[in-house]
Amino acid sequence: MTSTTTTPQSATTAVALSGVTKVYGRGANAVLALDGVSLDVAPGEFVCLVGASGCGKSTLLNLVAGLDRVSGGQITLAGDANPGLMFQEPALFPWLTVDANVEVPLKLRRLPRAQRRERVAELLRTVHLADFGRKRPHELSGGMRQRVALARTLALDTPVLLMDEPFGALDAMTRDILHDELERIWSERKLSVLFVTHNVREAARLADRIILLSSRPGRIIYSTEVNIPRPRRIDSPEVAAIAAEVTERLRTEVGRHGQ
Ligand SMILES: Nc1ncnc2c1ncn2[C@@H]1O[C@H](COP(=O)(O)OP(=O)(O)OP(=O)(O)O)[C@@H](O)[C@H]1O
Repeated sequence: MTSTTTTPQSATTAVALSGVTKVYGRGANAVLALDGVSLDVAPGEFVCLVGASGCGKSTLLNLVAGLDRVSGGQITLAGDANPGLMFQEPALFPWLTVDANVEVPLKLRRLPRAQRRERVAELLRTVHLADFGRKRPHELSGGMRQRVALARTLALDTPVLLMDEPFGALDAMTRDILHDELERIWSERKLSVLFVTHNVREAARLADRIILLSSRPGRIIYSTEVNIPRPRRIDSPEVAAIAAEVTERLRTEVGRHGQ
């Protein structure tokens, strides 16, 4: 077994996966979830990962996040920062205000109180929630809660964002607005993003590059650059054309496995 998440500096790669394999369980019950996945994410690149249900997308993200260990191969992150993680559920602390939720990573980083307040205000402005700091999560809409989760993730000051279906539970209009917001923040902060989605249109709307994983065990079977100028519209013909191409590949793959 080789290790995960070492930290050499590299100007050209923010996240590097080399021959990553993941096996859950042992013996007769062993499940090969990922098989020899190699992928480089460049600094400032937005990469979307798509694939059929159960192909190992979340597994891959969890491995990059350091939440689990690879069974083989290696994952390397440039610099020392831990990547920021966002899921479909915002996972906010319900008993804390919005301000206090965003403040959590700043407290963990032991920033002095005055600096924390300044940073929280700045982050809430960034996600357009400047007036909502004193609310509690249950007082907000689903889209607003995801904005708080994004602000909290940005508070880590990490250059790498890992997102697992972050907008999967939102209605189309809210998702559309959050795509614009995420694109703006990604571009302003020059983030490297690894974004998992079932939604190929979302992938074509957001990505510099789309990676398609095979059905289990997950292997990279297709990759395409998305060279559509930004900002993009999810309903544009260019986005639709890329989405159609990826959908066709996905359909072939799912058909091959009789799912
Ligand atoms: N802890 C675990 N123990 C055993 N098998 C697991 C475990 N976690 C995931 N798996 C299996 O590994 C495979 C990949 O799971 P994973 O959740 O990464 O897929 P996914 O592509 O994210 O799926 P979905 O799109 O449905 O969310 C699945 O077959 C899953 O059942």
